[in-house]
Amino acid sequence: MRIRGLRKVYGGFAAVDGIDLDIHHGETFALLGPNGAGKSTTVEILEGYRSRTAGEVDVLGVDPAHGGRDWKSRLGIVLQSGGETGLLTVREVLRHFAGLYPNPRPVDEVIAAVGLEAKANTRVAKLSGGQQRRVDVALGIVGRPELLFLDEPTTGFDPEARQQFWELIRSLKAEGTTILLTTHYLDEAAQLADRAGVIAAGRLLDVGGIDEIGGEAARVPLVRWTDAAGEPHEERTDEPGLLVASVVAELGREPDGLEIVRPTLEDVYLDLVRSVTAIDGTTVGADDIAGAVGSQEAVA
Ligand SMILES: Nc1ncnc2c1ncn2[C@@H]1O[C@H](COP(=O)(O)OP(=O)(O)OP(=O)(O)O)[C@@H](O)[C@H]1O
Repeated sequence: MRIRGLRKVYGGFAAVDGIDLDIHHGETFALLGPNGAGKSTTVEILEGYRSRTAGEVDVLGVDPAHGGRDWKSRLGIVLQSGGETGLLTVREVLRHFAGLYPNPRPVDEVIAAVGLEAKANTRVAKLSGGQQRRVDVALGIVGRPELLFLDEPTTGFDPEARQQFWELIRSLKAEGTTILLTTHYLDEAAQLADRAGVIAAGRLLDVGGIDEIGGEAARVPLVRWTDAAGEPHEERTDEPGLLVASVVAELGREPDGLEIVRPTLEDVYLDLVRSVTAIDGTTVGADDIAGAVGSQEAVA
């Protein structure tokens, strides 16, 4: 998937403001960003559901603005607000959708993969919110997609369902499926994605490997301890062991309140996004972002 200079303007407002991005075949890519950043707009353009104002987009070798039925059958889409309701049962709705694809997965296999065996004969409208979301996921994968779009797929899932979903995504990835995931759960992105992009105010702030994004400096461990006088200290260091050893030597005993904290993807993400977010919580303009983050890392 290749995106160059993508823009989407609503009225005078640029929701997507010049995005360049490549997503490689077979990778799982997480698109991260605060509410209103432009994630869904970008994803919907890639899915062919939304027109773009400017830029070039290539998805599985096709411009989504002109993607026909064959192209669509190669995609799997889990929209942000699916909510497949109505009078059909889980198995019936999946059978119906499976019939629209040339090479669908067996319906019962899909039902098992999303953990809905016990509800296969229940009407979708009678399922809980989290169970309906699992139906959305099932509908996204029943066509055996080459490219799967997951827009906040696990919203409303209980912790066990989320773990089960992660296993499902790993197995799809192992089969070679390319996956574009948007999520507000940073642990989910860290668990599943090979690479991530952070977007705010329609611009990509950073793109990189899930263990690299934000740069090395953002991942330096933080050591916290309390000294003999009861004063709290914290220091960032690449050599936390040596720092702890020197603190122990100085105190002559185990330090109180000792902690070594390694920044998580969530910490790194929050640092990135806060650097371009105004104090009142509104995201600043695109020109300010360009100044704040400097040059973006190019992706292959
Ligand atoms: N049809 C529309 N008309 C006008 N503005 C829109 C339209 N759709 C989206 N927007 C605006 O574009 C911006 C980006 O919205 P988008 O839904 O892409 O954000 P998002 O990153 O997916 O947010 P969230 O995390 O809340 O889902 C928002 O400011 C939104 O209000």
